[in-house]
Amino acid sequence: MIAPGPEFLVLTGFLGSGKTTLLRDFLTRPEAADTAIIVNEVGEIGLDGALLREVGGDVAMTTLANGCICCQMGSDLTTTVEALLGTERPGDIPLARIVLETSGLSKPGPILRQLASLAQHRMRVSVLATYDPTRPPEIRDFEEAAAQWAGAHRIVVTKGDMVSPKRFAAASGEIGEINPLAEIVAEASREPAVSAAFAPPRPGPVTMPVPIAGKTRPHERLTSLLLRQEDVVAYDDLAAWLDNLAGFLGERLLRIKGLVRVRESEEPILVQSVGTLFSQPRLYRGGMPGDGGFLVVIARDAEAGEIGRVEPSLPFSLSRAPGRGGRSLRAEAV
Ligand SMILES: Nc1nc2c(ncn2[C@@H]2O[C@H](COP(=O)(O)OP(=O)(O)OP(=O)(O)O)[C@@H](O)[C@H]2O)c(=O)[nH]1
Repeated sequence: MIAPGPEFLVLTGFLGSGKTTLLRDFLTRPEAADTAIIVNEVGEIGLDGALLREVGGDVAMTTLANGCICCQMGSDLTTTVEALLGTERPGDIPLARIVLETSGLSKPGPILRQLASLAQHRMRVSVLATYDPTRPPEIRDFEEAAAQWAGAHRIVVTKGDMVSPKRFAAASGEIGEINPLAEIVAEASREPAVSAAFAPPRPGPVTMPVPIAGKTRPHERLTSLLLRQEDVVAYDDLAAWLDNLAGFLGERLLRIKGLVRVRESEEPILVQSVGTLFSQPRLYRGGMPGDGGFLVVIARDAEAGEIGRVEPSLPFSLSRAPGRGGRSLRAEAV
């Protein structure tokens, strides 16, 4: 009998819903020892991979940074998985699982289709999605979010420490309306939530997600901008800019993350918001990526030019594509 291959977990969930945090927590556990991680970063400069490396120890980690893998016809994903499976392992201990952390805008359906071409490896593929109870249920109006939850076998309610028990409990009902087939993990305490999220999947066939009717253009209303830092900034200026950006964009702001060099510290500051809710900025101990400081801003129904006009003016360059633009503030789509 051919031995089954590793478990393959597609970790999906809307922008900022807690995928990286959940995976980081799992990686600190002994049962994560024989895990390999693939991170799909939409931006050129990956932060999720860096945050996972901070805690990941010897775990094999690969970053796929050529854009959203669900939008690619022929992707690097299958090649990467083949390479992982073909790599000699210390002590010949086989990989127990591969976790693919997708970008917050990936849809699982096309990813599962790509993985289907690896059937000979007999991997047990399943989709694990995160559900952020701090965001309103209207997030499901985004076709990406709807596709993620619709395609999930297991959905984990995250951020149990950030909402009331009532709100936390209501999330399960909302999930049930979107995907009545998914197993729901709703544990407000972190430890049991992480255990249940990464527990072996219950046996059963992997099904393709139900296609969501509607727009055909992917990510139609979303703008994803890369702001590259050209000079060090004062922390107060950065804080004022983030405040003003959040005030200006309001509900249209979906996600900010990045590492910024500030005058006050040798180490960069990790900046993160989900919607307009900012996490406490903290020093990032993993070192500055080679390309220097950056911020990724993901917004709905917003133009790069509008974001470029937010005060105070900071030494970040925005460029939409090489060769276009030519203004001091250029926008680069990520
Ligand atoms: N308090 C609290 N904050 C959380 C929790 N999970 C995530 N966060 C915060 O929410 C923000 C987004 O979390 P991430 O884990 O980066 O979310 P993500 O889904 O990986 O984000 P993208 O990769 O951008 O889609 C970060 O600032 C986290 O620190 C949680 O359980 N509790």
